[in-house]
Amino acid sequence: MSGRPILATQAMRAAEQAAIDGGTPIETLMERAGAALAEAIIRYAGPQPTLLLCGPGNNGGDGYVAARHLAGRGVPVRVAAIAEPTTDAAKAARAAYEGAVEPLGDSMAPAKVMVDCLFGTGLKRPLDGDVHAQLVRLGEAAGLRIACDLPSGVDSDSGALFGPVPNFDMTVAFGALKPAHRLMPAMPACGRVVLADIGIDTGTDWVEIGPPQLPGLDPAGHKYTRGLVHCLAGKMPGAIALAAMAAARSGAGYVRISTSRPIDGLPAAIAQIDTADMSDERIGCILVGSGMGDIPQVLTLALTSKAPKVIDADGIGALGEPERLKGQNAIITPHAGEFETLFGTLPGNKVEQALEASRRSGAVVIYKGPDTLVASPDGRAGFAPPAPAWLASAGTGDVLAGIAAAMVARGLPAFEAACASVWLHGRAGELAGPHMVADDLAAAIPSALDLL
Ligand SMILES: NC(=O)C1=CN([C@@H]2O[C@H](COP(=O)(O)OP(=O)(O)OC[C@H]3O[C@@H](n4cnc5c(N)ncnc54)[C@H](O)[C@@H]3O)[C@@H](O)[C@H]2O)[C@@H](O)CC1
Ligand SMILES: Nc1ncnc2c1ncn2[C@@H]1O[C@H](COP(=O)(O)OP(=O)(O)O)[C@@H](O)[C@H]1O
Ligand SMILES: [K+]
Repeated sequence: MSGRPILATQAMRAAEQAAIDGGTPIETLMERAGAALAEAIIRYAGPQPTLLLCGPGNNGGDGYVAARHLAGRGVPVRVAAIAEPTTDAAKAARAAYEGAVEPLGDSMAPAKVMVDCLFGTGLKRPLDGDVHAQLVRLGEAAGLRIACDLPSGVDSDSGALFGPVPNFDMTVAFGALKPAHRLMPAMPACGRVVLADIGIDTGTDWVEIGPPQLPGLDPAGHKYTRGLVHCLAGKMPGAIALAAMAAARSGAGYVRISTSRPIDGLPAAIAQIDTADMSDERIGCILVGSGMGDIPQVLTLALTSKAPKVIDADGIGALGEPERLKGQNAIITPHAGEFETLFGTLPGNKVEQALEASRRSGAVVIYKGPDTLVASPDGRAGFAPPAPAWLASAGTGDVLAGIAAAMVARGLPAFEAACASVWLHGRAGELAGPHMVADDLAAAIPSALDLL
């Protein structure tokens, strides 16, 4: 899977330790992090007066290194600290910075650029009231706000906020993104997230979903080899129509719908049939659940097929037990309500919940929302890059299910297909613009595919 790596705190510590054990001291990692932060600040903000707020840990240490580099390049820099450094690496970084370090307090004047190096992945409790007040005051007065690794006040693993956090324009992450960069409610506070390589080997179990690699066209192919998506209609034909249109626009060779009554307004290319042969070996993917309503027999019929499946909406609610998905080679696409209906209240943060749901069901889970996650039973996770909030409108979930079904029918394995669909859905949303409806979203999929 392509995409920027994402590491939770424990995994980040392990990766950092492996680098240290491999002969790269923490001071070198900090030097690279601080230098990368300074470079990002100069590129983004230019040589404007800059105020760095430094905390006691290694996040603060990165700040002292950045201050030294900025000063060395002629940027007017001030540094304010909330406490003396406590780690050896941060102490060394503080000692190597030759400028003044003022205490952070009410008398500290703001600057055009504020850089928050108070806390990073080590924060596990709310900021002190006064420290928080200064961060907010100086942040509001600054023209640009830049966070070192994470905005201070964010829980790195869950994306929870310990208190209100200023909205940053940019966050410079070191080694890997952290889950909070891509989880609500922290995600919008991070602004643009820039990743600095500091020479740590991060692995790729968890990634920010990047542009997918889709199979090329077979010059000798025909409509069935390009992928047959078989949709099962239910009570609300509009929903399955949206899903079918999305599947067709996503490059499936053939899309057909089993429906007992004709559905108006569908493109002529989508076949409507009043039979449903689930043993047809040409089926590349079955799509069930979108607009199914309270006809659980439709789901039961789908589950008799050996073909891979995308199960959406009412189909998820009708499953009853996650274990029914074992051996089904399924992708399920729950929003938070559907997720809870099927799995109950699972412990942990959204990533832990999605991974547990995937393990229990054996299905690839697309846990939707403003911070959509894709979880695989083998522990892989894909985090959606930011998607436009105007996707929150009726029918956009049906479109996502249709894209996912087409990706499966085109031959991608379930996890890759799910990640590809989330990426394409977000880009199609951006291209369709803020006044789109779900039909426009489906129509924008070819333009999203053209980005690849
Ligand atoms: N992971 C890596 O490989 C690297 C990490 N670096 C930086 O190191 C950061 C993590 O450093 P640390 O583990 O020192 O953690 P932090 O700098 O985030 O926090 C430091 C210490 O502050 C204390 N603390 C936590 N919450 C507090 C609160 N509310 N009020 C007062 N004190 C509090 C804790 O005891 C913690 O040990 C990363 O975010 C990154 O910026 C870089 O130096 C380079 C290498
Ligand atoms: N605030 C938001 N920002 C970005 N994407 C969102 C937001 N809210 C919802 N979405 C996306 O829109 C889609 C909504 O799907 P769903 O809740 O199933 O709606 P429907 O059933 O009406 O299609 C999902 O893909 C979800 O990730
Ligand atoms: K920070």
